[in-house]
Amino acid sequence: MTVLPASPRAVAVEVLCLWATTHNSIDPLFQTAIEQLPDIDRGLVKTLIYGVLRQKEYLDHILRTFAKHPLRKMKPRTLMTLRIGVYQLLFLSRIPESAAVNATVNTLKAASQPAWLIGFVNGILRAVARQRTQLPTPEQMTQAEPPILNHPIWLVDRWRAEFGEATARAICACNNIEPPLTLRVNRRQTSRPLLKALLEKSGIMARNGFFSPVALIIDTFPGAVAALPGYQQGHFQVQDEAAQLASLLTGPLPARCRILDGCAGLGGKTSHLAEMLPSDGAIVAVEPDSRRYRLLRDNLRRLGHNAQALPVRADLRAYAATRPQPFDAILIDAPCSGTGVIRRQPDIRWNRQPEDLTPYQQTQVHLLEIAATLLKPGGVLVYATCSLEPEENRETVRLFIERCPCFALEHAAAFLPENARRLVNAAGFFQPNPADGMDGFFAARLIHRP
Ligand SMILES: C[S@@+](CC[C@H](N)C(=O)[O-])C[C@H]1O[C@@H](n2cnc3c(N)ncnc32)[C@H](O)[C@@H]1O
Repeated sequence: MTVLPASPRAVAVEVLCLWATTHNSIDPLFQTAIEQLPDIDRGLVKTLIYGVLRQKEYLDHILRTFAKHPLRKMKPRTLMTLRIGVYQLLFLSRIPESAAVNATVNTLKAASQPAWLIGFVNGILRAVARQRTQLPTPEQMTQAEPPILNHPIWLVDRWRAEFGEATARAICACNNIEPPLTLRVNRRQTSRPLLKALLEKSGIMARNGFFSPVALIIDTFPGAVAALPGYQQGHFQVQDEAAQLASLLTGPLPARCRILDGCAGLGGKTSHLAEMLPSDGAIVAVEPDSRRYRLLRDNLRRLGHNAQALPVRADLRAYAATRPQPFDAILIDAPCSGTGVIRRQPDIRWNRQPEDLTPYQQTQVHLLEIAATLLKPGGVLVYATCSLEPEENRETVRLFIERCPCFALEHAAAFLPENARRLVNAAGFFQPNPADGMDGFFAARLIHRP
């Protein structure tokens, strides 16, 4: 196993090189890499990695005007070092120019790169630094022909077709800036005003979310979430407003109800549903991935839901084979392309391909069909994704109803708070996109009609 060097810029270069060669998800690569770093350096590593992924096309456009050598012929280390250097010069005004250039060039020295290469990178970064006030801004480049939107063209074209030119551009613009940190207040432990006051006591300013009545938004917080006041005590869960609203489509939950979260992940929605349960209700949360299952268990414990929530490590098919008692409501928050959460996971735009959508759709329909066998007659089935793609959303629902015609769509608006009703479209789907100020999401409420 490679031993990663300790300077934050060198770690950022290594992680981006690993990403460029594997196209694995950036978050686990980043989390593993920072294990060896002191807390103080972690924020900068994240800013550099995520920033470069959010501005990759723009940075490359700038680099092309300075480098005679074609970018596509550069080794990943050279290109990533240049991108990280230019990102600091053009986006991080708090970093002095000399530090941005020298510390970045030093990563090449530490990696024993040849002197000519170090000189080449140094020369480009110094030239960018000298001319930076005359360079076109990212905003100006969005008006260029063709525009630089920092997304692959196939994805932008899909959004143009689905949402129109203006919204497609607005989605790209939102995906290119760092999103706020959004918390869901755990009302079993505290309240929104109390948590807000607790955060403010530590100098952390939070504002109420507009759409979800339990959302608190922290616009800038570079530190670790686990260090926030109230985290260890289970006063909140990190969760975007869109995801908070999606869980509400399962409600209202009747007395003695049994709920199933069929794709529980880390338990963001399981814990919300557990909070919504009546005192005699219960929820089973199924998750096959061992790392996620461990975090799911930890989260349920931290948030105080142990008595009512049962985590099960299994995939949904294996769990269904155990013939559990039927459920009153089931949530299938399915694996998907994740094109709605690109602002939080910027690598997704570069990692996905159009041909990925059909396999996701097949899995989604399959999971819904299994869920249908586990539901009580008259029960509620909520289907959700964090995708913006129709194949994974309305098309999945259409295919499912075609195969299971005893299910019917219920309009989502009646189950959402007043402020969020405008996020429901004419068909009755809850479907916000990043231009609405939250993650892109999709949720449908389906009723079993025996
Ligand atoms: C979108 S994530 C769920 C996020 C979660 N509901 C939350 O709010 O934090 C989808 C999850 O489905 C899980 N998954 C994938 N295939 C599955 C299957 N066959 N059965 C059950 N879960 C599955 C994945 O491991 C992943 O954690």
